[in-house]
Amino acid sequence: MLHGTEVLKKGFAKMTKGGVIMDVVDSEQAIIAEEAGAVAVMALEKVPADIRSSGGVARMADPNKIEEIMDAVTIPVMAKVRIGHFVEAQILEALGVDMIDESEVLTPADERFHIDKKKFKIPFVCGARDLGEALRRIDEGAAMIRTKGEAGTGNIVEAVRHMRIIMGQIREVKEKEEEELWEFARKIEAPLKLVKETAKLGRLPVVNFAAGGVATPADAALMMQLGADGVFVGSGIFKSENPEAYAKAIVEATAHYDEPEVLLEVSRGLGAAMPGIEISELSDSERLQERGW
Ligand SMILES: O=C(CO)[C@H](O)[C@H](O)COP(=O)(O)O
Repeated sequence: MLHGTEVLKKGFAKMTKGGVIMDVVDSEQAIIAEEAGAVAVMALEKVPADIRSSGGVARMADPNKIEEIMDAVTIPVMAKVRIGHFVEAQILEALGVDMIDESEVLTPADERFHIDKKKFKIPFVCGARDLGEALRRIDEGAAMIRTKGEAGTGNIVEAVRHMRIIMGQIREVKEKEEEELWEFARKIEAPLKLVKETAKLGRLPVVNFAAGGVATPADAALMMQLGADGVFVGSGIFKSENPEAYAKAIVEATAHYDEPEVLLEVSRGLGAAMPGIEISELSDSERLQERGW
């Protein structure tokens, strides 16, 4: 099978199913993530909470930093590019990372176009807040979707909202007659072919992780019970009082998301979770989820 085919790109994403992908900024954090059982790490310059507090333009990380992380771990290494910044993506593909996140957490580079991901051999993951946005990204070649949530807030409410919207729309589409799908596709501004595929499968055609605001093992399990295929965690681990303990507990909670006895045990004595932010305290420009369309 040829490297870079759609089947392989989606297949790679599927292999992370049921797992936790952790944001890391250096090799030390990457090792903590690997030892805790993360299925992959996401290399970036700052975790979203620090991107928020430092302001300015957030860009792709220095390739040397990403390489340091790639050398430190045996699990897949992903890295982020700005929305629409296809040259950052070319650089990461040349570097040999395993997946690219075209992420609203970085400052968008293009106000109109996302990256044409079908031109790349490397798989991409993209954020979405509803089914239309998810299917538009898949149409552009995304091999994996994640809910946007509101990254760096430690507040799960937006991730829950986005997952409930997507799962609700999938249920809606499943119930529709074939001819009703035309209208529905127009309404959510998504390609009819992908709407039909979603209706037939009864799920998104690619793996759908939860992201943006997961701060505790209970948050991770909540997202899994709402239908996520896995979880991205950034700030929740490395802005907590005890990153090693949080990393392990969130991995356990994701794997045993429907076993309250296990969730009880892994939630004990972790120390303080990351400080959270109330969403209504954010101005429009601070709401990272508004980036992309
Ligand atoms: O940026 C990401 C995806 O592009 C992160 O993986 C995720 O959204 C992190 O959010 P948080 O810091 O709230 O865990």
